[in-house]
Amino acid sequence: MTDAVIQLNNLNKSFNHSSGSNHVLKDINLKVNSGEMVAIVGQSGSGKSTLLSILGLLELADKGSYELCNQNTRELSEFQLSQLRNQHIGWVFQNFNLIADMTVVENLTAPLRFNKKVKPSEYSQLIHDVLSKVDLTDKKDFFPDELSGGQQQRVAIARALICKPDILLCDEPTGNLDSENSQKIMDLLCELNKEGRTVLIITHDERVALCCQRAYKMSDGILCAVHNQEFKRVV
Ligand SMILES: Nc1ncnc2c1ncn2[C@@H]1O[C@H](COP(=O)(O)OP(=O)(O)OP(=O)(O)O)[C@@H](O)[C@H]1O
Repeated sequence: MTDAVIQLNNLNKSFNHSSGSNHVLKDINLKVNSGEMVAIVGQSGSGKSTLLSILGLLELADKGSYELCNQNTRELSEFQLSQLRNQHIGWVFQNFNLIADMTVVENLTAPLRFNKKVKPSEYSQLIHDVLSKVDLTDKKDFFPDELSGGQQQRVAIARALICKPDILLCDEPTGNLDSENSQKIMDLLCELNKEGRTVLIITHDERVALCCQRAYKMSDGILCAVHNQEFKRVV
């Protein structure tokens, strides 16, 4: 057993097109320890979202190994993968991905219905707890389009937290927000990290990357650690 919650060794991923194959991730090595907050920066099309999809078990790699919480994901069935995903991973997306015709409470209830460990009698307390955490208890009966972008992202973070994951994967979490709301979201993610959650963030925003303890840069499918002294220059 190690402290690593995420460990990738020589991971590769290609996509096949009619015109040939696109080698998107090239021999990726990455180790993230429990409780770290790590940024991945890089140009558009460099492979960041593909990497995050593999980390979140939405895509599978072609070659190499991925251990999530000390489990070799290659040995697991579809069912085991979905259990591992539900147990450990919370997602935060740039576009919030809330369901438009559901209220805040209904959006938060949806993931609970897939979680066999939570009884329906526990739903309302869990929903109250996560809405308190993101300071939105007064908006529980609102629909997403009745909320500001920053509020929608806070609901999305509440949804990511509802099944108590230990890892948050965030794909451009501030990409659609103004600077004041971006700061609020980063303060919230930093607070969640201080409470012990591991946070991985893909970002183009250097202020977001600078909130993290470590950063990696993705360039044309190759992932390199950014060393402390270069951190400010590279992100
Ligand atoms: N499902 C897919 N099928 C085919 N090609 C894909 C697929 N997903 C991603 N790609 C290709 O993989 C490459 C990397 O895409 P990816 O979305 O991972 O980049 P990114 O660094 O996240 O970019 P951005 O910052 O613009 O979101 C691109 O060339 C893209 O066209």
